[in-house]
Amino acid sequence: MIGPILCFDLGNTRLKCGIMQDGALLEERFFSEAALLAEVDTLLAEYRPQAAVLSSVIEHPPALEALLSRETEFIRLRYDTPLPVKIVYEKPETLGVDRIALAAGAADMFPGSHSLIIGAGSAITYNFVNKKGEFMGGGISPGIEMRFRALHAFTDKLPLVPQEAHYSFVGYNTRQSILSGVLEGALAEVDGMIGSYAARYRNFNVLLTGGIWFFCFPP
Ligand SMILES: Nc1ncnc2c1ncn2[C@@H]1O[C@H](COP(=O)(O)OP(=O)(O)O)[C@@H](O)[C@H]1O
Ligand SMILES: CC(C)(COP(=O)(O)O)[C@@H](O)C(=O)NCCC(=O)O
Repeated sequence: MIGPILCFDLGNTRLKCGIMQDGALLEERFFSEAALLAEVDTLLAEYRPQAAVLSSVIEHPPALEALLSRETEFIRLRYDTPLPVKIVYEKPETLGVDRIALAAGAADMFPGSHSLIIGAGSAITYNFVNKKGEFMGGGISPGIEMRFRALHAFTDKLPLVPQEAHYSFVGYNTRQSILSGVLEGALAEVDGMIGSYAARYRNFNVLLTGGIWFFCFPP
């Protein structure tokens, strides 16, 4: 039996950790920015994990790595960490490690086939691993929250609209138009991107992940 492994994913919106046991996800925890170290300390005391892996695309406190190194077999995910994918991006060291984690997961789950992994978080990333196990790159576009905020930030008249599952497809006022434009627009983008990959590659897996719940439960 392999003891618990903590898999940290520090993204631009949410700080989170999957607690893995024997290859299965036991639990997911979220942390606050202000009390990250204290909350991780509590998690370590609770699970006494054998190992911890950190994927971070933010400027996290260096004390976090010191804490994890002291208490666990610690791996900070990097572009040169041994993984089941070969990175063929122009400058692998500039690639988001969260994207590397997605590519490595897909290559492990589906060896020998092409995979498009869509990471729907602060940004929406498109990540393509070919059947030779090469992570080629993909695309980065604004996430849903970013789109709502951008409309407000870069105009004089548009309000900041909170996300909502129920809206009119044909927006009949400003708020409804923003909801429809952002949400239906993002859905159409994802559909269109999958179609564009399909026009170039045959037979690939599509994996969708990330915090944007709307993609899993569209109206
Ligand atoms: N409870 C929530 N708190 C914050 N964001 C949420 C929540 N539920 C859904 N979201 C959506 O998920 C996105 C964050 O997804 P996540 O994959 O955690 O991003 P990241 O890895 O970039 O931090 C937000 O931008 C928002 O659109
Ligand atoms: C594209 C990202 C901002 C996505 O971050 P997230 O939405 O997961 O917070 C992150 O993967 C990143 O900082 N990438 C570096 C640039 C690149 O991947 O080429």
